[in-house]
Amino acid sequence: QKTGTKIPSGQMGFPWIGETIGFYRAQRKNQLFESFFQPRIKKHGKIFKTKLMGSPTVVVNGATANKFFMSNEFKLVVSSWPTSSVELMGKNCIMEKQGDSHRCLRGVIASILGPTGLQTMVPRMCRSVQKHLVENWENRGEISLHRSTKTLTFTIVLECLFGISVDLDTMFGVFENVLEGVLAAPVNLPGTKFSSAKKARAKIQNVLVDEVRRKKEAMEGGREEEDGMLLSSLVAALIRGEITEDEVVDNIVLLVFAAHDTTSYAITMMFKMLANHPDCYTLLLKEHEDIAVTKRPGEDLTLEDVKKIEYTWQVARETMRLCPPIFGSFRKAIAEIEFEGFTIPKGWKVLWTTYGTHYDEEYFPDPMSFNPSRFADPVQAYAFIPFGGGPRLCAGYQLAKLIILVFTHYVVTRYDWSLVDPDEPVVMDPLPFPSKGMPIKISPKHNY
Ligand code: HEM
Repeated sequence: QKTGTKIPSGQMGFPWIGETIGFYRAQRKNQLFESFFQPRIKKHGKIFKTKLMGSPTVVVNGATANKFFMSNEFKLVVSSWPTSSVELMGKNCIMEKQGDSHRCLRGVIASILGPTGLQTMVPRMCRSVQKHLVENWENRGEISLHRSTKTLTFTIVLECLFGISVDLDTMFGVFENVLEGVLAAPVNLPGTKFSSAKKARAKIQNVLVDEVRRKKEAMEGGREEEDGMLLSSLVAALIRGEITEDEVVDNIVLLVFAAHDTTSYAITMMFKMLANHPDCYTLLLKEHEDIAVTKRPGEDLTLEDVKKIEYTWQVARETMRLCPPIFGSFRKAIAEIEFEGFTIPKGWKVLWTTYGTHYDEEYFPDPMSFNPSRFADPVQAYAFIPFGGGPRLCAGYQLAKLIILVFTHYVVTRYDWSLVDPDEPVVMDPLPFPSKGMPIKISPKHNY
């Protein structure tokens, strides 16, 4: 291709709408790849132009494009979220930050989500998971796995990561209300998803502002100090004048949002895959039983134990390859971009997609088959991107891994389980989820 070549485009449709309706329709049915991306990739190649929500958008697929656009964040592109997400998460959250202020916030978050922070989090997380199972699984014959993993992730993020105790029964519902409006049309009229999300956001704001001010006073008065929890690190940065109170509050909301539907979906789909691939389940179970026999009754897992859980992480990665919790993410070109002979004008949107690379046999032979051991060997950089890449690589990647592995350990060593409806469809609104909440039958193991 010569420099400046026009990017191949599909039907551009009506001036504003473009292909938005087809995109949303495919998304709702969880068929973004089959009905939207794949036919266009077949027709135009890995890079093509479309028009979504009023913006000319270049969809890019493949490891080379992923590397180029993800690593050129802040230089050629910046992340670009819908108005409703920005209003509900808050203008001060990390996904809206660029350059130095992004680096500063990322540093505070990474200090707790890095290896040392996670080491101290393992026992707390083990206790949270076990408490959750006792309270929600014991003496029940059937539970919703999706609901269970959602409430658990919510509790872990607030209690184990931030060190904030909340009344789960009221706060979970309020956060869910906010999340429902995050990708809805930003219409603030009574009865719309966006307007009830805004009300819920105001309630959360009040609770969190009180919590942050109480913490700040206690730390300034010497009654409390940094305790390895993210709230105290953020408040310490607030006291040092590095970040503002709004930045603390907006980033608590953002982290709950970022962790919530993603991690719960990954776990839920992993169990579905295991139910459909009993050979993989046998291998996975053995891995956890081998660890369980080395533990005294009631002894928590350590980070060293978690590091031995390798096969389960292969299963989780293969699940996220086939069923990525996030289908991709939008960027905006902040300069005219030349890429592989194409010119992308400044101001256009760029959309990288997980499917377009995960389902490509160039990177994953026989791409539609479930084969966890393909992750026993290293994978080409930027070919496996459920967590994104570059400066915006998911900041909670290691935490998500820990939640998935610890939860799986306690469930498979303590319960026999089976899917109630193996054919339950997955739908998207706006993120994917099992349409019936994935009910599973459960019974405690005899030796537990
Ligand atoms: C399986 C679970 C998860 C998946 C698949 C996932 C996926 C992603 C992806 C794809 C991005 C990049 C978005 C972009 O490039 O625009 C991202 C960013 C982010 N994620 Fe996650 N995530 C998960 C869990 C978590 C958890 C548990 C947390 C923390 C509690 C978290 C915190 C974040 C944050 C803060 C960012 C923004 C990073 C930045 O802009 O610098 N995520 N995540």
